[in-house]
Amino acid sequence: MPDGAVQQGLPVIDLADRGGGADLHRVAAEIRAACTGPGFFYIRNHGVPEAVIAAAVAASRRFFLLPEAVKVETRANLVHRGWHRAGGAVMEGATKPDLKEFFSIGLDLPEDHPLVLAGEKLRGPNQWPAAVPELRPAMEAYFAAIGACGARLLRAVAISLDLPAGFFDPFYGLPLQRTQAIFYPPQPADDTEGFGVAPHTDFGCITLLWQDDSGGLEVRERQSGAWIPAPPLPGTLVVNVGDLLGRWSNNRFASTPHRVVNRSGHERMSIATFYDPDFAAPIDPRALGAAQPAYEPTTCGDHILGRFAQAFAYRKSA
Ligand SMILES: O=C(O)CCC(=O)C(=O)O
Ligand SMILES: [Fe+2]
Repeated sequence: MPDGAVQQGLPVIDLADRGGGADLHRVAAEIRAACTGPGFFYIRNHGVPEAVIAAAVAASRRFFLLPEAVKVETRANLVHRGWHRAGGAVMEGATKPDLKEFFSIGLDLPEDHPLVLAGEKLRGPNQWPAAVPELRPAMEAYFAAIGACGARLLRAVAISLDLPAGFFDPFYGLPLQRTQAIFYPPQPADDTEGFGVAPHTDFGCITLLWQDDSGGLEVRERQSGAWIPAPPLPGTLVVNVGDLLGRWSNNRFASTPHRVVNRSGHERMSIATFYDPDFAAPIDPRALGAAQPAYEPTTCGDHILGRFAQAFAYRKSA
């Protein structure tokens, strides 16, 4: 498919850098069109090796197929790391919890790291199951590769917002990147109320998603309100704008509701990465040039914690 080609209304952006810097500006222009349009796009030549993806998917699948009694040994802790059982997440406005379960990792900071000692929320080490020893190296490799892709993407996003390419770099020293392998059970065809993930917008800055070949991701079209499929395209990742970037950019870019309904008849897997800045990163639309900010300044961490408190049962019972 040629550069800028459109798949089901969602553009496919080629990140290949053929040198000379011109590609960065082409990519930025395509990102601007996508983020002021549907809010979702595909990227190809994203730099995450297929072998890294395959290993992360295989290891996390092995984990999800373990008995609950084993998985619960790494149940999600207060820094959001570990296994989140099905039923633990309710999207805003949804009547039922999501059908998905997921395994979440973040930046691996040891217990004696200054930020952990200082009690910064969502900071700490990852949790790993002894039963699947390959999960750690596989997910760590994926986390690093997808984080590098996120950093590269944000250079183009910065230009697309009329900012210097390196604008976001200082805010990503110790990113609140969350990478979660997600497992969706098949849904019966007559289930009209259940969702793998109910309609929602993502909480963070920018999301990078790998999905298997099951299909089931749907994106709300801004103009018509219709749900359009974002089908799997081999060799691509799906990228979308989250609420934090909407807020930071003073709505120049806006998050788009999306949902997952797994009607494939078999399990579905994906790996979502919320590529978010440092906990303390100031989110102030004025810093991105807004003359009349629609939002009060906040921090990335406070914004994310606010959304977590609404969505996740494990935080309510804590
Ligand atoms: O699994 C997917 O395709 C999408 C997941 C998603 O929207 C999310 O985790 O926020
Ligand atoms: Fe999402």
